[in-house]
Amino acid sequence: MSSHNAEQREIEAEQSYVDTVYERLDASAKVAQSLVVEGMARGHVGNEGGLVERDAMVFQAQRRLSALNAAHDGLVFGRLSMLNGESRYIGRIGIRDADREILLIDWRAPAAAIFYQATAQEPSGVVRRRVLRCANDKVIGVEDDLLDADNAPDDLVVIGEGALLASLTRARDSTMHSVVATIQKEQDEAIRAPSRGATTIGGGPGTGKTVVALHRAAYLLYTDRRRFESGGVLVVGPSTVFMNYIERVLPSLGETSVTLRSLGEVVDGIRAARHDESVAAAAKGSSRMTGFLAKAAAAPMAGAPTEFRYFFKDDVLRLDAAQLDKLRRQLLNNAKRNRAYAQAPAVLVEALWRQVRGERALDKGRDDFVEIVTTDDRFIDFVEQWWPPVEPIEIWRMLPDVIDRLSAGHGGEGTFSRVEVAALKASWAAGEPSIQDVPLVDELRYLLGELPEVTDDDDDGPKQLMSFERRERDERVDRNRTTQSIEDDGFAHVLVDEAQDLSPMQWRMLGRRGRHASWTIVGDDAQSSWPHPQESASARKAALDGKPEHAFRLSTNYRNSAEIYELAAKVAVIGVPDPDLADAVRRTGELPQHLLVSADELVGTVRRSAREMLDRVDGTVAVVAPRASLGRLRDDLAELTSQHPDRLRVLDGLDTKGLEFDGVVVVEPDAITDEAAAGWRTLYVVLTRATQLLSTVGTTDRWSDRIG
Ligand SMILES: Nc1ncnc2c1ncn2[C@@H]1O[C@H](COP(=O)(O)OP(=O)(O)OP(=O)(O)O)[C@@H](O)[C@H]1O
Repeated sequence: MSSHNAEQREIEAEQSYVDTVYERLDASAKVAQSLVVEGMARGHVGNEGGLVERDAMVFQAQRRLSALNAAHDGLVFGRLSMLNGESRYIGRIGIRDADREILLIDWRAPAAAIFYQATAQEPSGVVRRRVLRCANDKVIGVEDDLLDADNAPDDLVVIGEGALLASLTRARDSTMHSVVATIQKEQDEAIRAPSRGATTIGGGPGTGKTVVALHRAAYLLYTDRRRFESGGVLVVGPSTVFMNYIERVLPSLGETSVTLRSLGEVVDGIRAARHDESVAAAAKGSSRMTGFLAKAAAAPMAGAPTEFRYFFKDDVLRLDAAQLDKLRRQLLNNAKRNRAYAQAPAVLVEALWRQVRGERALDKGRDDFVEIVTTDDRFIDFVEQWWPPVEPIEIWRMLPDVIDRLSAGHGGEGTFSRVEVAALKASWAAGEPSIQDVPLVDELRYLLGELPEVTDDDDDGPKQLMSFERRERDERVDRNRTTQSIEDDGFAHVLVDEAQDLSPMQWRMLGRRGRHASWTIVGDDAQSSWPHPQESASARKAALDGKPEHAFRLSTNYRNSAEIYELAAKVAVIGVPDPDLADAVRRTGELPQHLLVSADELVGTVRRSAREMLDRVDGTVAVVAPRASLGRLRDDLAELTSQHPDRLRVLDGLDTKGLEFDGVVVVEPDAITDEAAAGWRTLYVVLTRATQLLSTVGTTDRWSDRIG
């Protein structure tokens, strides 16, 4: 019998089992669907209790239905043939037959763990591990690992060269896929690590840190659904491009209840996508910002009144600038600015009452005085102007003035150097927050405290001063899962990817969202673009607040060909003294190409290289350029990009973090290394994005001389 025939027979046998599983899946989906319909029908009759019950029923049934639908594609992917003759099928979700016998084991269940853990050295009762390659519900191939040759029955068929290799050589498209069928042992250990404290996942580029962390999120939801679903899981990554790239992995594992945010979107209501240039970015990330922002949060608003006169009887009660300033400090000593909002009228009235003397005071008592003043529109208007509830973004907009005021007293230099002040002011001139501004807005939010609540049944006193816009905003925020409650910081799990890049201010922002959470922290120091790792390490420690850490390291680079990674590793050692280098095991015979050209030839050569790559690979291609020349290059390549909208991207180095492409053209590597203090590490990131083909095109080649 030829091996082709043998494989066909195995495929047919597996197909018949897979068909049985799909029949049960369809039957379960029908039941869930009819529960939804029945629940909806109940809504037409009945009382409030009935409606609550209906909602719960419809919610559960709909959730089940979407989990069943999400699991449909490639539902069954693994089979273990055990020493005792038993077979266990592993899939995206667990399925039982009509008699409640197990047909399919959820990959996260303890019984599935050996699918990932068994090795030839330690087969753990597994004779053969089989991966079923499926296109939707059709089995199109099988790939086997024989783990216990000594005890294998004579008639056991073993097919294929290994599922992992087959999966690694597939063309890349624009989104990351789950690797549930081919998770490796060291990866599985990190996925199934207990949820206590902080689990760190380290390792070089392409070792699967991201994909493993996402599978871990799905695993945690499976093992303790109540805790993680009600508390929430927050996944934070470097950029919107990256979040788009990973967003399908969790739904394909049947998990949709996870909050995905890029670093520019962690604070509700802001969607920042722009990076600052390196001096401003470093200043905004530094913990020196905390003192500066505290001063900004306490500063009077621009245009706030500096005097209040109140005509009482035939006298004028007056609060001058110095008195108002004293009252302001008194209020801020007792509470955060927005919380002090409720006390501001009382403090002002008290100061005024102290000026009421003699007969006027006797004639009307203190209570009457308070009543008269606090219901007087002139007083209410004054309070509104003097102590308005403040949105963090309003203070953020004042930062250029505040920094001017603070640095003026220091001959132009204070917390920040003259160069930093200039860079900060230039960055704020853009008008909208950058990614690096988002933690500053969050810090201000924390310093200011929550805005006073508006309730419908109480429109007296200071609450009536709430603006219509604010009410609208509050209602909008309430409809979404917010990430910014100051007091309870409610996430049950926080997963941070590319954590090596987090600035101290970003750690503070995330720390607030995970005070009581368990954490998964993914990173590789050699890929860091943050210039001051020591300062970040202390902020990280403060964010984790003594939580125990468990470290996992992944060692195999599944992304790059060995030829590409050998080049990249030489760049890594210039970026950091002792990089965590991974083992790239896949050889393709394709060496990276280096083209040295004149300035006139640059764009034409880049275009030609990108076009050639698009012809040679089936999947995606990236052209990566220094930030300064990105806009121009995007224009120059606009026609080519429009011909391949799904396959070609033009990006800067920072935006390639976490992504991968079949081919990468790196433009002006020397300019990338020169662009920031962490330039060599950025170049390392860029070179390690390519799975198959890599070219560099530059008008200089100092970098290449340096790596020798
Ligand atoms: N067990 C596996 N089976 C199949 N593919 C895998 C496996 N592990 C990782 N990969 C693939 O390797 C590639 C790199 O994975 P991933 O992006 O998670 O690595 P990373 O360590 O986060 O990389 P980087 O640090 O460079 O961002 C992805 O295409 C991923 O699907």
